[in-house]
Amino acid sequence: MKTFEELFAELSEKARTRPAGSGTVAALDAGVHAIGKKVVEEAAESWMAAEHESTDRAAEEISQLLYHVQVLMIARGIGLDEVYKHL
Ligand SMILES: N=c1c2ncn([C@@H]3O[C@H](COP(=O)(O)OP(=O)(O)OP(=O)(O)O)[C@@H](O)[C@H]3O)c2ncn1[C@@H]1O[C@H](COP(=O)(O)O)[C@@H](O)[C@H]1O
Repeated sequence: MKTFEELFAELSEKARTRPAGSGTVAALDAGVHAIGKKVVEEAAESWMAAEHESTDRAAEEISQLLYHVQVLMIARGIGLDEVYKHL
């Protein structure tokens, strides 16, 4: 288990070191447009799971949405503080 901040640190490190086989590196290479499509896809799946599936399935879809949002942030060079200041 990991927190939102821990995942962001892990993904940032992957973006920096670019290890072979990393899905995050592949997503970053695909670019903001492709990442944005994944965000929309996972948002829709989160919505459907929240409305029609179990709590655990909804939580799983939401975790994937948060992952793709973090990848989008890293692709645009947006740090956690830049988002948090708007919360
Ligand atoms: N938390 C996640 C995570 N959540 C979602 N995903 C990706 O998002 C996809 C969403 O799943 P779907 O069920 O929508 O799968 P899909 O539509 O068949 O996926 P694609 O065919 O589009 O890849 C997964 O296949 C993963 O590629 C994630 N990929 C990685 N992580 C974590 O990110 C870290 C770095 O991962 P790597 O960069 O792969 O090393 C690790 O801690 C991972 O656990």
